[in-house]
Amino acid sequence: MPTALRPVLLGAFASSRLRWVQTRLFCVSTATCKSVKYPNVAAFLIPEFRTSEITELTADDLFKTSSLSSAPGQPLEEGLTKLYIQHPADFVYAESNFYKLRKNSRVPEVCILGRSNVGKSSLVNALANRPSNRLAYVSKKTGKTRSINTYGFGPAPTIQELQTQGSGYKDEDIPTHTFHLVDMPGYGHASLEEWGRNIALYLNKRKAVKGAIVLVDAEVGPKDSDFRLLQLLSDAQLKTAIVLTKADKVKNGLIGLRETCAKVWKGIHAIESRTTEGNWVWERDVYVTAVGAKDSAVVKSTLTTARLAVARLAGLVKDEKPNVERNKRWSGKMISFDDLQYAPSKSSVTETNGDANEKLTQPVWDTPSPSKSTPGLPKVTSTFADLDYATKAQHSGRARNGASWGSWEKGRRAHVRAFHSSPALGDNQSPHKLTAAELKDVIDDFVKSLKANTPRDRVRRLQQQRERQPPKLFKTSFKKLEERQAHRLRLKFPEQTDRARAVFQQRLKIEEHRSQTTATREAIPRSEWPTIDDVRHQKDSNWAIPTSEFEAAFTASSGLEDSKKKNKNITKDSE
Ligand SMILES: Nc1nc2c(ncn2[C@@H]2O[C@H](COP(=O)(O)OP(=O)(O)OP(=O)(O)O)[C@@H](O)[C@H]2O)c(=O)[nH]1
Ligand SMILES: [Mg+2]
Repeated sequence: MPTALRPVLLGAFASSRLRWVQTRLFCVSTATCKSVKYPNVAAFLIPEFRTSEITELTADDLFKTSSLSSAPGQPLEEGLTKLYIQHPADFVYAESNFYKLRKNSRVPEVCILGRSNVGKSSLVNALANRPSNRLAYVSKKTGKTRSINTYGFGPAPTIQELQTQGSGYKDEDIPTHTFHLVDMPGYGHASLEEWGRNIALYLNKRKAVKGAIVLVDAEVGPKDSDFRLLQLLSDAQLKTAIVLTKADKVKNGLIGLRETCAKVWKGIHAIESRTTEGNWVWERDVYVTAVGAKDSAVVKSTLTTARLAVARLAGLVKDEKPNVERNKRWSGKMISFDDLQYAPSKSSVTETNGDANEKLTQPVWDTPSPSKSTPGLPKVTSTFADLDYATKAQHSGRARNGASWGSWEKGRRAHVRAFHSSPALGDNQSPHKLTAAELKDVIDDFVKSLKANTPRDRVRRLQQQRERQPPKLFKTSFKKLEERQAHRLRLKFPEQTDRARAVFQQRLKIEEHRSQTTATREAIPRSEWPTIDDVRHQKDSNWAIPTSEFEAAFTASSGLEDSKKKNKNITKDSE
């Protein structure tokens, strides 16, 4: 039977609210807790601490050996409920431009990232225990969230706590919440390039951000863009937790979830082994949520673990999980992490061990490192190795001035880490600074990888193009103008009666004359315009207003004159 870590929350509430959150909400790991009340508990443990043979692992085992217990009624759930629900969460502000975000050096921020429509905003609502759209807007259509939306959770620090923190609030708002949850626009379908740029800037430059939650659709599985984001997070040395969403929609249930989970592990491990110096902290538990599930017990239990993940990232949970060495508990044959990460589900055992040239769905991220690959497991041609940053950098001329890639890479990470250093949030070491151009390269790489080339994006690009080169002003030819006027008049005076036809003819004549005079006027330079006297005495025909002439014509043809005359005669007779 595999062993696993099972944290149990031991906590009681103190009077000082913020201190309560920071000091009383803590986990103590123990391997003795064996009862699992809810088998559909929502977290998988990265199988580092496993002792069983890989072929013995079943999906059920994975759930049973989850490191988190989420049985309702436990202090863990109570503590988290108080933090998330008792003090109702609030919308704080939204901003689409990174550079316009409010200053914040005190309140820890945790951002929610993921492809569009993966369920980021739904998770915000669910964590706050609000119905859909009550806090964050949710939609079936992709690309609903279009700005960086900040939500405040937990109670505000007390006045005493603020006083102890000293000055430093001159330029920023006094904290109103324990931590901020930041809902980001999604990348991928219907996303915009500038969103990617803002996200990359946020992850690299924002001092208050303490962790990131990456949501992956459990039904669809991780995509290349997800791994690119994880790469970015690893470069930024930002604490990361993975949450598989929409678990209720996974067709083959636990087995499907387990497979998705294994894909995520593989990808993260590939990133970790290649590009970090072991400083990237990511939660070994892959959290699972199913906010759309019909069974409220499932929703509740999955949310508890998600709440814990967020609180951990925000630095509110004092995690006292012992640092168990890899495979320490294993008494028999040593199994490397790579063996375990390839641990096939029962259904896929034969597939995985069969064809050595089998194509994996995520070739770039699935590639096992050559030093650790195991016989019998698929050997994938290392496309990622060919594509790694060192090679790319040589091609793109990044490794310049004779500096080796290693030192560049080291410097880059050190610099990225330096972005997080702040007096309030710790870590002041910045041994090497990345130049603005190098940082731009890193961000550009990420933005390009987002493939933000959706139809909406194309429309936007066209709009921008139009703005840059405005179309020539619309100038209608006089012929067209006449035609349009004629049409308008025809509509106004349908030729049903003689009188209407006559009116129409006259009006048309007037309009024609007007348009001609306007044309002539426009052709004459201002300096040569006639004086008011010329106009008054109709010296210049172009400027004359021939109303009398038209009136005469109009009355004659319309028969009005006749009727007027008749009327006059009648009145004369009667007199
Ligand atoms: N069945 C099920 N549906 C879910 C779950 N989470 C989210 N959804 C649905 O997925 C759709 C998208 O949810 P959103 O929360 O708007 O997704 P988003 O990631 O914020 O999307 P963007 O803002 O466009 O990036 C909505 O119709 C949700 O109801 C889940 O766990 N289960
Ligand atoms: Mg959203």
